[in-house]
Amino acid sequence: MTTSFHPFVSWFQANGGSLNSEYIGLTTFPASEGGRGAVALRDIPESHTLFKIPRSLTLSTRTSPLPELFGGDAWRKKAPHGHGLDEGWTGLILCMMWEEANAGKWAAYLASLPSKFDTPMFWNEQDLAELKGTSVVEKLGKEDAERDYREKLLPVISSRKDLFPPHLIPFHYTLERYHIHGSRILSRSFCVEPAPSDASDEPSGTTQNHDDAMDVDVPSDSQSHPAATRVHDNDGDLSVDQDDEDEEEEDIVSMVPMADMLNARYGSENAKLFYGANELRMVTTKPIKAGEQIFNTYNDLPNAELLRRYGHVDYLSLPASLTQGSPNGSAALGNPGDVVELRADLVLTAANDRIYSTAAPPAQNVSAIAAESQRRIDWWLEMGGDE
Ligand SMILES: C[S@@+](CC[C@H](N)C(=O)[O-])C[C@H]1O[C@@H](n2cnc3c(N)ncnc32)[C@H](O)[C@@H]1O
Repeated sequence: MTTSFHPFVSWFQANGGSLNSEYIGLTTFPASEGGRGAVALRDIPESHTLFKIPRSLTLSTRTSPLPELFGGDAWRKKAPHGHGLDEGWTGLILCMMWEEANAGKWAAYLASLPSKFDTPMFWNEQDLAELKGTSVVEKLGKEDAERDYREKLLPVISSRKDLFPPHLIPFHYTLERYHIHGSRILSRSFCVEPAPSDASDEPSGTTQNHDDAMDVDVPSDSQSHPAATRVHDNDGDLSVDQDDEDEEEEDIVSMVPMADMLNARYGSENAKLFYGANELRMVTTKPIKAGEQIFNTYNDLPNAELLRRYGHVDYLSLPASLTQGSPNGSAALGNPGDVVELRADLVLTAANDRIYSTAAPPAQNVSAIAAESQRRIDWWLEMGGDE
């Protein structure tokens, strides 16, 4: 392990984290392989625990002391009774800012995280123009984030000078820091399920052979920054009870030190995060050879999503089944998980244009056709299609 990791690893271990350093080392790979990441120091069998993170070491609005210091009701309740900081990411961003400003429990961890990002959120207009026609630009959410900063965060910090002293605001509570913490959440957070009351901290024998494909939350455009990688229970289940109205039982977006050191590449996952009652564990899902990179999964996202959330793309040799007819033949490179996204309204417009290409619809039918088109778009959105 290079010396640059020492402050973080010492902090991790001093706060109850445990790292199996005979088997796993932190290192820096070439940028094309993810930069900082984890390597197997010896052959590792499947179902081997690489490190453990106490739940108390994850950073969320549930573990940070700030919400209670601020006043739980004022933090949680929606305006006009409170600031609604349990919705979206503003509350967690504020906790991260406060931790840094106060040299709190997580300060050493936060200091180890990147402050520069290659994600399109930080691109200039000219570079963003290169993405014209893709869904990336419209999903950036930069304006929403800046509105949340102005309308949610600034009123909170100006209402409590005891917690947010004015002389610290230009250093720790700026819009720039807001974007940096938001990008850290976007590229590194996990959606952690609450502690299961009946779960033991021993991973069961069924922590392997997970065939569920979905490991990353579908972004919710109502949030400034969409969520986060999911943590699996010991059976690899992702069962989230959407009807559960008990707020305390909802999954919570959390920063998970050490787990967020793992890179990912399409089809290369060999470790995954599991939870027990008191701790989270990174467990191998395949045997790993000494010298190989230890990869978590970002759910084999298409390149547009990888770029938007993480600032990189997968550029791999494509299987023959995907390269037939391609001018480069078997040498073609890309991301096997790529998808083509078509806007629902575009599809409907094209279908209507085709239907009425020869004869315009009778005038009295135009509004009925528009209403039917809208009904179909609404149905698509209800079925979970992206807006
Ligand atoms: C969860 S962090 C992983 C640790 C990170 N490499 C670091 O230096 O802190 C996710 C970030 O790692 C980088 N990354 C992960 N997998 C990558 C890959 N296959 N190729 C290039 N960069 C990758 C991206 O910058 C991404 O935003």
